[in-house]
Amino acid sequence: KLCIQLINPNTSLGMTEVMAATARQVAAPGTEIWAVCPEEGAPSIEGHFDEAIAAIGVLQQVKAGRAAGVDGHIIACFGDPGLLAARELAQAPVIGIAEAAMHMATLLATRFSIVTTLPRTLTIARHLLHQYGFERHCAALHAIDLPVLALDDGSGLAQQKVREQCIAAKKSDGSGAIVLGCGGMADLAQELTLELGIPVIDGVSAAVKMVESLAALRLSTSKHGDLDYPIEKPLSGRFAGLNLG
Ligand SMILES: O=C(O)C[C@H]1NC(=O)NC1=O
Repeated sequence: KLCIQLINPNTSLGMTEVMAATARQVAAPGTEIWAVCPEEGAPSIEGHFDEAIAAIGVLQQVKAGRAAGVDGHIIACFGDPGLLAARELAQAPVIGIAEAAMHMATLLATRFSIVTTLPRTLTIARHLLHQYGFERHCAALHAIDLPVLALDDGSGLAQQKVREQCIAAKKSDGSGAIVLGCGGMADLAQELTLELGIPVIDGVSAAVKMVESLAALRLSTSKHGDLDYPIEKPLSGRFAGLNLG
């Protein structure tokens, strides 16, 4: 039996539930999904400032997950905030939903498009493409130009915009697959894949299966080199709790 810690780095419980439901739908019968979010932080993550705040909450959750002995951690925000820091802290694999979705897309198509929320998030997605080495695989990036929490307001408007952007991207980008650029879009991928007839990939689902694969292969975060545990030192104030000791 596996336990995967699904961390929504923003503090919006509705989004956590959407991701958790999707993760549980794709998880293998023996896999438990433990969905969490930081006790304090940003209700949505829409830029570098929000990501810096969210990263601390991610680390606190990763520490709790490590103590609980989880088999993997998923950072379920398209900016993958705190990913490398989390890998230093963790023993088990740590997978960001952006890298998971991008890797999955490159296995299925020579070019993929990204559909995300705000135009300023496009810049963050571009940074990730560069960091992960996927720039030449990404044909284009699109934004629905609505805030992240529009996906959580029950109106369905954001979901409709995602659908429209995916249809347009399929027509115009010359890409064979689409990556959904927000954890809150997790529940849209399967329906859009059927409707569009091309892989529309959600990073939450992709990350769940990647953690399961790594666990099955008995592979985990390398502690040799820069992802070794953090150097012990007296962290002060609110950060004292992040010590591994
Ligand atoms: O940047 C975005 O649009 C997506 C990103 N922000 C967030 O709060 N969850 C996310 O997946």
